[in-house]
Amino acid sequence: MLAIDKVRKVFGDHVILDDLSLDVAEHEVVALIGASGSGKSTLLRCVNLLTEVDDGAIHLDGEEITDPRADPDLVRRRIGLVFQSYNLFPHMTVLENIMLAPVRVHRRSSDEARAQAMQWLDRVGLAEKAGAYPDRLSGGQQQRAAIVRALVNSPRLLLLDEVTSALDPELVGEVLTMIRELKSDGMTMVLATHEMGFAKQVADRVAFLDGGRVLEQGPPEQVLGDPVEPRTRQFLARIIEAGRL
Ligand SMILES: Nc1ncnc2c1ncn2[C@@H]1O[C@H](COP(=O)(O)OP(=O)(O)OP(=O)(O)O)[C@@H](O)[C@H]1O
Repeated sequence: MLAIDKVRKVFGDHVILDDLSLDVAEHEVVALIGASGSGKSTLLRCVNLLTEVDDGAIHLDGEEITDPRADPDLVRRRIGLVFQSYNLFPHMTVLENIMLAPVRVHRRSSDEARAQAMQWLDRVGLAEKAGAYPDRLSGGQQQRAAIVRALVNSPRLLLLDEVTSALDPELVGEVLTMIRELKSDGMTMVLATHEMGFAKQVADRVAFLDGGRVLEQGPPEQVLGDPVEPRTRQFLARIIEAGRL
């Protein structure tokens, strides 16, 4: 469904993505792990066309989205991206935040967008927060609202960049639960994470990024429990040392 083919991204003298290839099947959840600076966010930004690739191609449902003729707005409608910090507009209520893109960008009627937003908010237990401003919500609630904002565009693919990193540990669970529910709905997701527990719990496959490439990939229990590559072992040893596995 998503095919990343030999994507290259260079910032200055630094090759961040070095002919990186990765395929993601429909309904699959892939976790990207790797050291800080290994290019996880850059890769997600390339898929969402926020960062232009220098070489290589990315296909979604067989269509090349990195083709310069592809309309980025149309592509982003099919690919939702949620960042570490929730990026809800502080001067808008939760409902207004969620309705913004459907009404302004996708020209849906307010009634339709409101109904759909409320359906999602209800589903994730945030219906009573619809009229609240983001600063009245906990971090976990804000992050769930940010995910709903991506979901109302009915994306084919959801990209999650460190969505639990900014949260207090006791709030991580509610976001994890929501992501698990999306997975059981069949949502295809690619997520970048430093939390190996998170990767283990939700991912069908874990891909370890190193040196601008996917060095090793496979089921979480294999990559996280019994990695083949010495560099993956090294990375995991550091994570264990830091108490994050
Ligand atoms: N716009 C940019 N201009 C220059 N360098 C950049 C830019 N964006 C990212 N980089 C560099 O690219 C490298 C990869 O960054 P990236 O954020 O993709 O890594 P990451 O694996 O997501 O890291 P982290 O786990 O810390 O979030 C870093 O060295 C970063 O400084």
